[in-house]
Amino acid sequence: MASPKKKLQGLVAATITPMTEHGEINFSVIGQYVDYLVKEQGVKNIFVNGTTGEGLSLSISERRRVAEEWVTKGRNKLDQVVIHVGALSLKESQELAQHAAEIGADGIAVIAPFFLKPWNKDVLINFLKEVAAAAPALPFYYYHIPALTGVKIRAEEVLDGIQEKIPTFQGLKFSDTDLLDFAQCVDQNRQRQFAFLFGVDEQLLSALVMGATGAVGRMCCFLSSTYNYLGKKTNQMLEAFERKDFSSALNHQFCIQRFINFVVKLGFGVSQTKAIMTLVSGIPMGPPRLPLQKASREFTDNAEAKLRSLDFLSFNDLKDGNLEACS
Ligand SMILES: CC(=O)N[C@@H]([C@@H](O)[C@H](O)[C@H](O)CO)[C@@H](O)CC(=O)C(=O)O
Repeated sequence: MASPKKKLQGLVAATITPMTEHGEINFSVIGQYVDYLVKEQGVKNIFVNGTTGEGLSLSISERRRVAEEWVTKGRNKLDQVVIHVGALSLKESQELAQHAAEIGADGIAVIAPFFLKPWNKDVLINFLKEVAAAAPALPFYYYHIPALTGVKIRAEEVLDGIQEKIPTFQGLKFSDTDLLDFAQCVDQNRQRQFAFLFGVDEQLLSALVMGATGAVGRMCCFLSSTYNYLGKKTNQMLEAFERKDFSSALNHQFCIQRFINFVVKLGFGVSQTKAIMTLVSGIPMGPPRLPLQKASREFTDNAEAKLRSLDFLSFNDLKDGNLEACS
Protein backbone atom coordinates (compact mmCIF):
# COMPACT_ATOMS: atom_id res chain seq x y z
CA MET A 1 0.00 0.00 0.00
CA ALA A 2 1.22 3.48 -0.81
CA SER A 3 1.71 5.40 2.37
CA PRO A 4 1.04 9.10 2.34
CA LYS A 5 3.88 11.41 3.32
CA LYS A 6 1.74 12.41 6.27
CA LYS A 7 -1.42 10.85 7.58
CA LEU A 8 -4.54 12.67 6.47
CA GLN A 9 -5.91 14.25 9.62
CA GLY A 10 -8.77 16.50 10.55
CA LEU A 11 -11.15 18.37 8.30
CA VAL A 12 -10.90 18.22 4.54
CA ALA A 13 -12.79 20.93 2.66
CA ALA A 14 -14.40 19.95 -0.62
CA THR A 15 -13.34 23.06 -2.48
CA ILE A 16 -15.57 25.19 -4.63
CA THR A 17 -14.27 26.09 -8.08
CA PRO A 18 -14.48 29.89 -8.19
CA MET A 19 -15.86 31.27 -11.43
CA THR A 20 -16.22 34.66 -13.03
CA GLU A 21 -19.63 36.06 -13.90
CA HIS A 22 -18.90 34.87 -17.47
CA GLY A 23 -18.50 31.27 -16.35
CA GLU A 24 -14.72 31.03 -16.66
CA ILE A 25 -12.64 29.70 -13.80
CA ASN A 26 -11.42 32.48 -11.57
CA PHE A 27 -7.93 31.24 -10.74
CA SER A 28 -6.97 34.59 -9.25
CA VAL A 29 -8.75 34.01 -5.92
CA ILE A 30 -7.43 30.52 -5.15
CA GLY A 31 -4.44 31.81 -3.16
CA GLN A 32 -6.74 33.93 -1.03
CA TYR A 33 -9.08 30.94 -0.63
CA VAL A 34 -6.23 28.78 0.71
CA ASP A 35 -5.35 31.44 3.29
CA TYR A 36 -8.98 31.78 4.30
CA LEU A 37 -9.36 28.04 4.91
CA VAL A 38 -6.19 27.80 6.94
CA LYS A 39 -6.45 31.01 8.95
CA GLU A 40 -10.19 31.52 9.37
CA GLN A 41 -11.55 27.99 9.36
CA GLY A 42 -8.64 25.92 10.67
CA VAL A 43 -8.88 23.61 7.64
CA LYS A 44 -5.59 22.31 6.24
CA ASN A 45 -6.69 19.64 3.79
CA ILE A 46 -8.66 19.98 0.60
CA PHE A 47 -10.48 17.80 -1.90
CA VAL A 48 -10.40 19.36 -5.34
CA ASN A 49 -12.73 18.87 -8.34
CA GLY A 50 -15.28 16.86 -6.39
CA THR A 51 -19.02 17.43 -6.25
CA THR A 52 -18.78 20.89 -4.70
CA GLY A 53 -15.97 21.77 -7.11
CA GLU A 54 -18.21 20.89 -10.08
CA GLY A 55 -15.42 18.60 -11.24
CA LEU A 56 -17.64 16.70 -13.65
CA SER A 57 -18.84 19.96 -15.24
CA LEU A 58 -15.29 21.08 -16.09
CA SER A 59 -13.30 20.12 -19.15
CA ILE A 60 -10.28 17.88 -18.67
CA SER A 61 -7.92 20.76 -19.32
CA GLU A 62 -9.77 22.91 -16.79
CA ARG A 63 -9.57 20.13 -14.21
CA ARG A 64 -5.84 19.87 -14.75
CA ARG A 65 -5.35 23.61 -14.36
CA VAL A 66 -7.56 23.80 -11.25
CA ALA A 67 -5.63 20.93 -9.65
CA GLU A 68 -2.31 22.62 -10.47
CA GLU A 69 -3.42 25.92 -9.00
CA TRP A 70 -4.54 24.39 -5.70
CA VAL A 71 -1.34 22.35 -5.38
CA THR A 72 0.80 25.40 -6.16
CA LYS A 73 -1.06 27.82 -3.91
CA GLY A 74 -1.36 25.25 -1.12
CA ARG A 75 2.36 24.50 -1.00
CA ASN A 76 3.75 24.97 2.54
CA LYS A 77 0.30 26.03 3.73
CA LEU A 78 -1.91 22.98 3.35
CA ASP A 79 -1.20 19.51 4.69
CA GLN A 80 -2.78 17.53 1.89
CA VAL A 81 -4.38 18.14 -1.47
CA VAL A 82 -6.45 15.23 -2.74
CA ILE A 83 -7.69 15.44 -6.31
CA HIS A 84 -10.90 13.86 -7.52
CA VAL A 85 -10.11 12.27 -10.89
CA GLY A 86 -13.33 10.35 -11.54
CA ALA A 87 -14.75 10.57 -15.07
CA LEU A 88 -17.02 8.60 -17.36
CA SER A 89 -14.10 7.76 -19.60
CA LEU A 90 -11.48 5.49 -18.10
CA LYS A 91 -8.85 7.13 -20.30
CA GLU A 92 -9.68 10.60 -19.01
CA SER A 93 -9.66 9.37 -15.45
CA GLN A 94 -6.25 7.77 -15.97
CA GLU A 95 -4.93 10.95 -17.55
CA LEU A 96 -6.08 12.98 -14.57
CA ALA A 97 -4.65 10.46 -12.11
CA GLN A 98 -1.27 10.59 -13.83
CA HIS A 99 -1.41 14.35 -13.91
CA ALA A 100 -2.21 14.49 -10.17
CA ALA A 101 0.92 12.43 -9.52
CA GLU A 102 3.05 14.66 -11.76
CA ILE A 103 2.02 17.86 -10.02
CA GLY A 104 2.69 16.48 -6.54
CA ALA A 105 -0.84 15.95 -5.21
CA ASP A 106 -1.15 13.89 -2.04
CA GLY A 107 -3.86 11.52 -3.17
CA ILE A 108 -6.56 10.79 -5.72
CA ALA A 109 -10.21 9.86 -5.36
CA VAL A 110 -12.62 8.34 -7.85
CA ILE A 111 -16.41 8.06 -8.02
CA ALA A 112 -18.16 5.20 -9.77
CA PRO A 113 -18.82 5.87 -13.47
CA PHE A 114 -22.45 6.89 -13.58
CA PHE A 115 -23.74 6.70 -17.18
CA LEU A 116 -22.80 3.25 -18.32
CA LYS A 117 -22.64 1.92 -14.79
CA PRO A 118 -20.76 -0.97 -13.22
CA TRP A 119 -23.44 -3.51 -12.38
CA ASN A 120 -21.61 -5.26 -9.60
CA LYS A 121 -18.76 -4.84 -7.18
CA ASP A 122 -16.17 -6.69 -9.27
CA VAL A 123 -16.77 -4.53 -12.32
CA LEU A 124 -16.56 -1.38 -10.21
CA ILE A 125 -13.29 -2.53 -8.66
CA ASN A 126 -11.88 -3.34 -12.10
CA PHE A 127 -12.56 0.25 -13.17
CA LEU A 128 -11.09 1.73 -9.99
CA LYS A 129 -8.04 -0.52 -10.27
CA GLU A 130 -7.26 0.70 -13.77
CA VAL A 131 -7.41 4.31 -12.63
CA ALA A 132 -5.32 3.69 -9.53
CA ALA A 133 -2.68 1.95 -11.66
CA ALA A 134 -2.12 5.19 -13.58
CA ALA A 135 -0.78 6.78 -10.38
CA PRO A 136 0.90 3.87 -8.61
CA ALA A 137 2.60 6.01 -5.99
CA LEU A 138 -0.45 7.98 -4.92
CA PRO A 139 -2.85 6.98 -2.14
CA PHE A 140 -6.21 6.08 -3.64
CA TYR A 141 -9.65 6.80 -2.17
CA TYR A 142 -12.97 5.46 -3.37
CA TYR A 143 -15.62 8.20 -3.36
CA HIS A 144 -18.99 6.66 -2.51
CA ILE A 145 -21.85 9.02 -3.35
CA PRO A 146 -24.73 6.79 -4.50
CA ALA A 147 -27.41 9.49 -4.49
CA LEU A 148 -25.55 11.29 -7.28
CA THR A 149 -23.93 8.42 -9.19
CA GLY A 150 -26.89 6.07 -8.96
CA VAL A 151 -24.37 3.29 -8.29
CA LYS A 152 -25.81 1.74 -5.19
CA ILE A 153 -23.27 -1.00 -4.54
CA ARG A 154 -22.78 -0.89 -0.79
CA ALA A 155 -19.46 0.52 0.32
CA GLU A 156 -19.05 -2.39 2.70
CA GLU A 157 -19.03 -4.73 -0.30
CA VAL A 158 -16.63 -2.56 -2.29
CA LEU A 159 -14.14 -2.53 0.55
CA ASP A 160 -14.18 -6.28 1.00
CA GLY A 161 -10.82 -7.46 -0.38
CA ILE A 162 -10.14 -4.16 -2.17
CA GLN A 163 -6.54 -3.87 -1.03
CA GLU A 164 -5.61 -7.12 -2.73
CA LYS A 165 -6.85 -5.64 -6.00
CA ILE A 166 -5.74 -2.04 -5.47
CA PRO A 167 -2.53 -1.92 -3.45
CA THR A 168 -2.64 1.87 -3.19
CA PHE A 169 -6.11 1.84 -1.65
CA GLN A 170 -6.03 4.18 1.29
CA GLY A 171 -9.60 4.87 2.27
CA LEU A 172 -13.20 5.65 1.62
CA LYS A 173 -14.94 8.97 1.15
CA PHE A 174 -18.45 8.14 2.33
CA SER A 175 -21.15 10.59 1.21
CA ASP A 176 -24.28 8.70 2.11
CA THR A 177 -26.73 8.63 4.99
CA ASP A 178 -26.69 4.84 5.41
CA LEU A 179 -24.93 4.67 8.74
CA LEU A 180 -25.28 0.88 8.87
CA ASP A 181 -23.18 0.62 5.72
CA PHE A 182 -20.69 3.15 7.05
CA ALA A 183 -20.36 1.46 10.44
CA GLN A 184 -19.87 -1.92 8.78
CA CYS A 185 -17.05 -0.48 6.68
CA VAL A 186 -15.35 0.61 9.88
CA ASP A 187 -16.12 -2.56 11.82
CA GLN A 188 -15.03 -4.98 9.11
CA ASN A 189 -11.75 -3.21 8.49
CA ARG A 190 -10.48 -2.83 12.03
CA GLN A 191 -7.22 -4.55 11.15
CA ARG A 192 -6.50 -2.23 8.24
CA GLN A 193 -5.28 1.32 8.40
CA PHE A 194 -7.94 2.73 6.11
CA ALA A 195 -9.05 6.34 6.34
CA PHE A 196 -12.79 6.84 6.57
CA LEU A 197 -13.79 10.26 5.34
CA PHE A 198 -17.35 10.92 6.30
CA GLY A 199 -19.18 13.37 4.04
CA VAL A 200 -22.60 14.14 5.52
CA ASP A 201 -22.02 17.14 7.72
CA GLU A 202 -25.38 17.06 9.45
CA GLN A 203 -24.70 13.51 10.68
CA LEU A 204 -21.05 13.83 11.54
CA LEU A 205 -21.46 13.26 15.26
CA SER A 206 -23.27 9.97 14.66
CA ALA A 207 -20.46 8.89 12.36
CA LEU A 208 -17.91 9.86 14.98
CA VAL A 209 -19.65 7.58 17.43
CA MET A 210 -19.59 4.75 14.88
CA GLY A 211 -16.02 5.15 13.84
CA ALA A 212 -13.85 7.30 15.99
CA THR A 213 -13.79 5.52 19.32
CA GLY A 214 -10.44 4.67 20.87
CA ALA A 215 -11.04 1.04 20.02
CA VAL A 216 -11.43 1.63 16.33
CA GLY A 217 -9.57 4.88 15.99
CA ARG A 218 -9.12 4.87 12.27
CA MET A 219 -11.68 7.38 11.13
CA CYS A 220 -9.17 10.11 10.74
CA CYS A 221 -10.95 12.76 8.84
CA PHE A 222 -14.07 14.38 7.62
CA LEU A 223 -14.57 15.60 4.12
CA SER A 224 -17.33 17.91 3.08
CA SER A 225 -18.62 21.12 1.61
CA THR A 226 -19.71 23.06 4.70
CA TYR A 227 -16.15 22.96 6.13
CA ASN A 228 -15.42 25.78 3.70
CA TYR A 229 -17.39 28.12 5.93
CA LEU A 230 -18.30 26.09 9.06
CA GLY A 231 -14.87 24.54 9.55
CA LYS A 232 -14.26 26.41 12.76
CA LYS A 233 -17.59 25.34 14.21
CA THR A 234 -17.04 21.74 13.15
CA ASN A 235 -13.57 21.77 14.70
CA GLN A 236 -15.16 22.86 17.99
CA MET A 237 -17.43 19.83 17.79
CA LEU A 238 -14.50 17.53 17.10
CA GLU A 239 -12.56 18.97 20.02
CA ALA A 240 -15.54 18.51 22.36
CA PHE A 241 -15.92 14.92 21.18
CA GLU A 242 -12.25 14.25 21.72
CA ARG A 243 -12.32 15.48 25.30
CA LYS A 244 -15.47 13.36 25.81
CA ASP A 245 -17.67 16.37 26.38
CA PHE A 246 -20.55 14.80 24.52
CA SER A 247 -23.10 17.34 25.59
CA SER A 248 -21.09 20.18 24.02
CA ALA A 249 -20.40 18.08 20.95
CA LEU A 250 -24.13 17.52 20.56
CA ASN A 251 -24.83 21.24 20.97
CA HIS A 252 -22.38 22.00 18.20
CA GLN A 253 -23.93 19.35 15.97
CA PHE A 254 -27.44 20.68 16.64
CA CYS A 255 -26.24 24.14 15.81
CA ILE A 256 -24.77 23.01 12.47
CA GLN A 257 -27.96 21.06 11.81
CA ARG A 258 -30.11 24.13 12.43
CA PHE A 259 -28.33 25.86 9.60
CA ILE A 260 -28.28 22.90 7.22
CA ASN A 261 -31.92 22.06 7.97
CA PHE A 262 -32.88 25.63 7.22
CA VAL A 263 -31.10 25.82 3.88
CA VAL A 264 -32.14 22.32 2.81
CA LYS A 265 -35.76 23.43 3.10
CA LEU A 266 -34.99 26.38 0.83
CA GLY A 267 -33.25 24.11 -1.69
CA PHE A 268 -29.56 23.48 -1.08
CA GLY A 269 -26.81 22.31 -3.40
CA VAL A 270 -23.58 23.42 -5.04
CA SER A 271 -25.02 26.75 -6.28
CA GLN A 272 -26.17 27.65 -2.80
CA THR A 273 -22.82 26.56 -1.32
CA LYS A 274 -21.14 29.03 -3.67
CA ALA A 275 -23.45 31.83 -2.55
CA ILE A 276 -22.97 31.07 1.16
CA MET A 277 -19.19 30.85 0.83
CA THR A 278 -19.11 34.20 -0.96
CA LEU A 279 -21.13 35.69 1.87
CA VAL A 280 -19.10 34.23 4.71
CA SER A 281 -15.58 34.50 3.29
CA GLY A 282 -16.00 37.64 1.21
CA ILE A 283 -14.20 35.82 -1.64
CA PRO A 284 -16.29 35.87 -4.83
CA MET A 285 -17.11 32.30 -5.82
CA GLY A 286 -19.23 33.36 -8.78
CA PRO A 287 -22.08 31.46 -10.35
CA PRO A 288 -22.09 27.71 -10.96
CA ARG A 289 -21.81 26.28 -14.43
CA LEU A 290 -24.88 25.11 -16.35
CA PRO A 291 -26.92 22.99 -15.83
CA LEU A 292 -26.79 24.47 -12.33
CA GLN A 293 -28.43 27.82 -11.79
CA LYS A 294 -27.19 30.65 -9.64
CA ALA A 295 -28.74 30.75 -6.15
CA SER A 296 -31.61 33.22 -5.96
CA ARG A 297 -31.38 36.55 -4.18
CA GLU A 298 -34.12 35.33 -1.87
CA PHE A 299 -32.07 32.26 -0.90
CA THR A 300 -28.99 34.36 -0.21
CA ASP A 301 -30.90 36.86 1.92
CA ASN A 302 -32.54 34.13 3.98
CA ALA A 303 -29.30 32.21 4.39
CA GLU A 304 -27.55 35.37 5.49
CA ALA A 305 -30.18 36.10 8.13
CA LYS A 306 -29.86 32.55 9.45
CA LEU A 307 -26.06 32.69 9.50
CA ARG A 308 -26.27 35.89 11.49
CA SER A 309 -28.80 34.58 13.95
CA LEU A 310 -26.60 31.54 14.61
CA ASP A 311 -23.56 33.80 14.95
CA PHE A 312 -21.84 32.18 11.98
CA LEU A 313 -21.21 35.59 10.49
CA SER A 314 -19.06 37.82 12.61
CA PHE A 315 -20.80 41.13 12.25
CA ASN A 316 -20.73 42.60 15.72
CA ASP A 317 -23.41 45.17 15.04
CA LEU A 318 -26.02 42.47 14.65
CA LYS A 319 -25.19 40.40 17.67
CA ASP A 320 -27.78 42.12 19.87
CA GLY A 321 -30.67 40.69 17.97
CA ASN A 322 -29.18 37.24 18.08
CA LEU A 323 -31.66 34.88 19.70
CA GLU A 324 -30.43 31.43 18.79
CA ALA A 325 -26.65 31.68 18.69
CA CYS A 326 -25.08 28.40 19.71
CA SER A 327 -22.62 28.13 22.53
C1 LIG B 1 -24.25 15.68 -1.95
C2 LIG B 1 -23.26 16.67 -1.42
O1 LIG B 1 -23.01 17.66 -2.05
N1 LIG B 1 -22.70 16.39 -0.27
C3 LIG B 1 -21.72 17.25 0.33
C4 LIG B 1 -22.09 17.56 1.77
O2 LIG B 1 -21.15 18.45 2.29
C5 LIG B 1 -23.47 18.20 1.86
O3 LIG B 1 -23.47 19.41 1.13
C6 LIG B 1 -23.80 18.53 3.31
O4 LIG B 1 -23.70 17.38 4.11
C7 LIG B 1 -25.22 19.12 3.43
O5 LIG B 1 -26.18 18.13 3.14
C8 LIG B 1 -20.34 16.61 0.29
O6 LIG B 1 -20.38 15.29 0.78
C9 LIG B 1 -19.84 16.62 -1.14
C10 LIG B 1 -18.39 16.52 -1.24
O7 LIG B 1 -17.71 16.15 -0.34
C11 LIG B 1 -17.76 16.95 -2.49
O8 LIG B 1 -17.90 18.07 -2.85
O9 LIG B 1 -17.11 16.14 -3.13
